[in-house]
Amino acid sequence: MPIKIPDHLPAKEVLINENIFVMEEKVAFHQDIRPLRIAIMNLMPTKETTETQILRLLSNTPLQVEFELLHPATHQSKNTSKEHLNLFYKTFDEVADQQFDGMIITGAPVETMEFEDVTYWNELTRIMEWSKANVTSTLHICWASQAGLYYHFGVPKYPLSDKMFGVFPHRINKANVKLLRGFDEIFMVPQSRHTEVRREDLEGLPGLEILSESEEAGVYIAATTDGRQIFVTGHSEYDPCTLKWEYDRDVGKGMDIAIPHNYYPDNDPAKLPPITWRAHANLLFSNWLNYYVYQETPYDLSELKKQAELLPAAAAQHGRQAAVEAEAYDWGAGI
Ligand SMILES: CC(=O)SCCNC(=O)CCNC(=O)[C@H](O)C(C)(C)COP(=O)(O)OP(=O)(O)OC[C@H]1O[C@@H](n2cnc3c(N)ncnc32)[C@H](O)[C@@H]1OP(=O)(O)O
Ligand SMILES: N[C@@H](CCO)C(=O)O
Repeated sequence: MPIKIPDHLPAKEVLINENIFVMEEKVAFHQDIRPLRIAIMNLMPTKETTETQILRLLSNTPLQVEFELLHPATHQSKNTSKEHLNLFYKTFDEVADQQFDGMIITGAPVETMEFEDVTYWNELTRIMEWSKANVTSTLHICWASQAGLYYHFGVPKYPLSDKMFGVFPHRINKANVKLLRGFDEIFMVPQSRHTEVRREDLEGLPGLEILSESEEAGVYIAATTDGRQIFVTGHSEYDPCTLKWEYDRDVGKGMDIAIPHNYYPDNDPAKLPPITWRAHANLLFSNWLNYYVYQETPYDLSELKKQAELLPAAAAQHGRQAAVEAEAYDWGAGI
């Protein structure tokens, strides 16, 4: 939450320079409040575990959050029961005429397939296209970050010779980014994937920046400069023992899998792993909810669609300058 500071107090300048969120009294006065609406497109086979992990992180905020769980209609789920889906989930078509303040698209164990071979790929591309006009900010996690970068920017993914598996030190690439407010210079993040996106494919893409990386694990967070799309390659939401569960599963299958890096005390799978990433996981989700969703989203969500409609119309009527002006359209002070 922002700190409200009188408009001319000297501390204001100092805190703004430190990337502390300061809200002027006159803006605070105009802020109306309502619960945030977040859609969660859950692509994981282990849906119940993922629901718990994500809701835990979304609940660490003073904001009221209402969520809608979504599953792909074009995929027959093997690992989650029909009863669970019928009771708690909707499909995209059931909410396509609504707008959301935020959306999370989860990872999925399909990273070694071509995107187009994934059963729900066409549906997912419809959702990603729809999100541009109907969601204030979309957070793509792990495989979804690769899918989003591929769909929105044509960025390819590459197979890794060894699974990127463990808890790795990461760094901030750019000063004063709201998503990384309060982060330490070095922080730990779980990674668990067989593929990667590469910095050289992201660099120079207009409107996209790399916000955080790891020497060992590569790109961690990229985002559009307007914050509407955020791509996170790691799994800050993982529970303390998720990597252990994945490791034991793969050992059980007889796979040639290395022990997760920086995870078990003394690198001994018989010892219980300590959690070293929870604080930054909480910070990432609360920063996203606050600065990219709550402070940016219009009080009246139908404004989102109007804004999207305005952009191409302005461009056609008045040329490029009008489109730039439309892009700078004041969405109000958020809710
Ligand atoms: C890179 C990332 O994003 S990491 C996030 C992904 N991580 C995880 O899912 C970890 C947990 N998952 C697992 O451990 C395993 O997938 C298990 C144990 C649940 C099941 O594994 P298996 O029995 O070997 O494979 P199975 O044939 O059941 O398929 C597993 C899942 O792969 C996905 N999948 C496989 N083929 C396809 C396909 N062509 N299109 C879309 N999804 C597919 C599905 O999600 C499927 O599960 P679901 O039908 O319940 O949604
Ligand atoms: N985190 C995933 C990677 C596979 O996509 C797993 O180990 O199941």
